[in-house]
Amino acid sequence: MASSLKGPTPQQHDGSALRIGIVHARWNSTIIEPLLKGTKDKLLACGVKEKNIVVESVPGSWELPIAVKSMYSASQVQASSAGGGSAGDLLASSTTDLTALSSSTASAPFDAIIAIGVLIKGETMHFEYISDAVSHGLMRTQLDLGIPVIFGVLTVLSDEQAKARAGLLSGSHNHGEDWGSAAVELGVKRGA
Ligand SMILES: O=c1[nH]c(NC[C@H](O)[C@H](O)[C@H](O)CO)c([N+](=O)[O-])c(=O)[nH]1
Repeated sequence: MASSLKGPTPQQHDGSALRIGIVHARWNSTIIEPLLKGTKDKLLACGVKEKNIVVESVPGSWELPIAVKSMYSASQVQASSAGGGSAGDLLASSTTDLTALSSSTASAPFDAIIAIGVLIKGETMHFEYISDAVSHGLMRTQLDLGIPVIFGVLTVLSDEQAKARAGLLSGSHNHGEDWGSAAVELGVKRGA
């Protein structure tokens, strides 16, 4: 595939002090999995520690905005409670948080959260409605919460387009790498 004019000019940032959350949908998992791997590999390559990458999943992209907000809230509750408390304490205090059930989430605040989903156009308008709602929902979530939420949602018109953007076709680029880089850059700049 010819090199594209698209894509951000790369920058180098040290992610060693960052804590990054990833929320991914489970729809179209054959595309989600390589995107998730590309994202995590890039985070690790930028110095983010494995223990500081927290991954949660939801059924589909529609659930991404609320899951990002819950992941953020769960970590804030844990970080602000004296002594840290336990996941059980967190469960008692905020059982409405989707991610309160995951002890791996209940810890220090996140510097950025990456939302990963794959929406593929079908024969109905479902694709349009979910794509529009999720993109606006994720933008509103990051502005409301004041935390970078990286838009890792593919909105494609065919399986081939999805495979190409997951790096599954010869010479294609895995967009998860861009999302990992963006999370590190925004996380570092946010804390600067
Ligand atoms: O992540 C996706 N969710 C999809 N639907 C499920 C949706 O995100 C919700 O999980 C569901 O509506 C329940 O709220 C998709 N389609 O319907 O085509 C899709 O392509 N991708």
